[in-house]
Amino acid sequence: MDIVTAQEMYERDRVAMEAAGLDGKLLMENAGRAVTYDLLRHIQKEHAIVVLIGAGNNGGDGFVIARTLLNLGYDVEAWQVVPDTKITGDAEAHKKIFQASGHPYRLLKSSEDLNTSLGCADVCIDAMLGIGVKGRLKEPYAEIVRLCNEKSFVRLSVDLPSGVPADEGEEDFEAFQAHYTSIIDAPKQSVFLQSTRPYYGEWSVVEIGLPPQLLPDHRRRLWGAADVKRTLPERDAHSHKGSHGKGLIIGGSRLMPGSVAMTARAALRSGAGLIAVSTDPEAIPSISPYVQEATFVEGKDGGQVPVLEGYDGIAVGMGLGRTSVMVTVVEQLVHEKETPLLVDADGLYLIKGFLQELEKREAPTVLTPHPGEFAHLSGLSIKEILNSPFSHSKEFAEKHGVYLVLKGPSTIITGPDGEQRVNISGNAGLAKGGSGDVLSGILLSMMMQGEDVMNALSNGCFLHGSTADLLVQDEHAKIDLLASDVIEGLSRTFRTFSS
Ligand SMILES: NC(=O)C1=CN([C@@H]2O[C@H](COP(=O)(O)OP(=O)(O)OC[C@H]3O[C@@H](n4cnc5c(N)ncnc54)[C@H](OP(=O)(O)O)[C@@H]3O)[C@@H](O)[C@H]2O)[C@H](O)CC1
Ligand SMILES: [K+]
Repeated sequence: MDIVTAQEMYERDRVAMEAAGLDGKLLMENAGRAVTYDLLRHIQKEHAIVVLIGAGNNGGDGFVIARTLLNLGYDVEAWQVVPDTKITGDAEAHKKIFQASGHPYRLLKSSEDLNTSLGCADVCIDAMLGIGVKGRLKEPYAEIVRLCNEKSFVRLSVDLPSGVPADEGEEDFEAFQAHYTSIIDAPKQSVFLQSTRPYYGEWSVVEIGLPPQLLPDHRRRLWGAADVKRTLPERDAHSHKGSHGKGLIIGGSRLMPGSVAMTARAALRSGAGLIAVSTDPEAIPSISPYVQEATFVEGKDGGQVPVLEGYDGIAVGMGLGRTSVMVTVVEQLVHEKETPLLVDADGLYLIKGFLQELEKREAPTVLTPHPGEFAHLSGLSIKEILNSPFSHSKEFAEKHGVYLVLKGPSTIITGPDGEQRVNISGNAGLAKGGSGDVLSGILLSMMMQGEDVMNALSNGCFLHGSTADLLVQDEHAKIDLLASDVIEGLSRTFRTFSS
């Protein structure tokens, strides 16, 4: 499913109108009806419903929604919150159809009248502003939004909660706090940002009849279960352990043996053929019982720098520490140009000095930072990253020729050519030590088994998150879920996805 900016959404509309001959009024009818039937899941026949209608096409959708609900026999009060002169174009056409259907609307004169009406409502449908909002809400919207957010009714938004910007990068806003948002055609960037995401409440996307073949591809997609089913490589019945990749994991130290152990176990549980671990010899006795299937490699000349040749993929960084000898290891890895490399945790701190050289690597380089680590790598502040994760990820990945997995509740995976995928599977139970180590193991394993790195990373992120989701559905609570539970839960997820 595509993720769009406001501009890209207008472009999709334009293509539908110009190249496919879909009339704007028809699109509005489709949108309004699709949203109505979607919202009905949250509405009961005995509910008193208020529909708030704004000045633009979002308001036009509101007239369609109010008409459809009234036609179906629901108890609806339609409030136009701007003067008649503000309702123009397709919205005005739908206002006329609304009136021709014999339905009355109320015009906002004072906020007291509206407030009385809101006081009797069970459900409030916000069709005031959508992707056309610019800057902070002006009156009367700001006051209406404040009134609505104080009420105890069910708040449902059309396309976007009014006031929420569609695009990343906007910090200063005030918005309708929806319990549920019915998104038209494609999720906007703001669905995935820390600051705007909470305003949407739960959400889903309705289809309105845009012609898929003609729509421009902005190469920014939400990666879902259907994508995983479509792209997860099948295991050949005649394969042997060498067919699924021989991986090396470099990490762990005397005081941090657990992380590399979890990465190795997660890689093996995700189908890697062979896993070797390079770690502090003192850590081996505590790691080996946990991953009996792994082997251990010694450093060259008894040192800590392992032989790097002969692997299908290498992961480095988890529990590694930041000592000078590890700088040497990371430097050698950067120069080991032909082996796919995944860098996490301490490895991300150590690789900062070699960023300029990553572009020269021939095999894929994957960096998996959380926003704090990405701030260190990029020199940006965490706030800047959280405000504009799409553009900052893209700029960094293109500049350094790397795959960037920016981890968070919405994980953004960016390729060196700027393509982006978003994963939203997973839950707060994953916000714990060890989750990143497990993800690294899954990603390493996926990279060694599939040819397309973007698919491997997207599938790995999805499987990691959905395993956590499955586990909190029945066996665990978010509070007690451990990273190691996720490793053991992978079997169930793989059974679901490999038919
Ligand atoms: N295919 C589709 O996606 C379809 C989407 N539809 C719906 O249309 C909206 C987008 O419609 P648009 O008219 O472009 O924009 P809005 O309805 O969001 O808002 C425009 C009005 O908002 C006013 N505005 C802008 N910023 C503010 C602000 N900060 N405070 C108050 N008012 C603001 C603006 O007024 P100006 O005087 O500033 O110009 C406009 O009046 C999309 O979201 C969907 O819901 C269609 O149904 C067709 C299919
Ligand atoms: K809205």
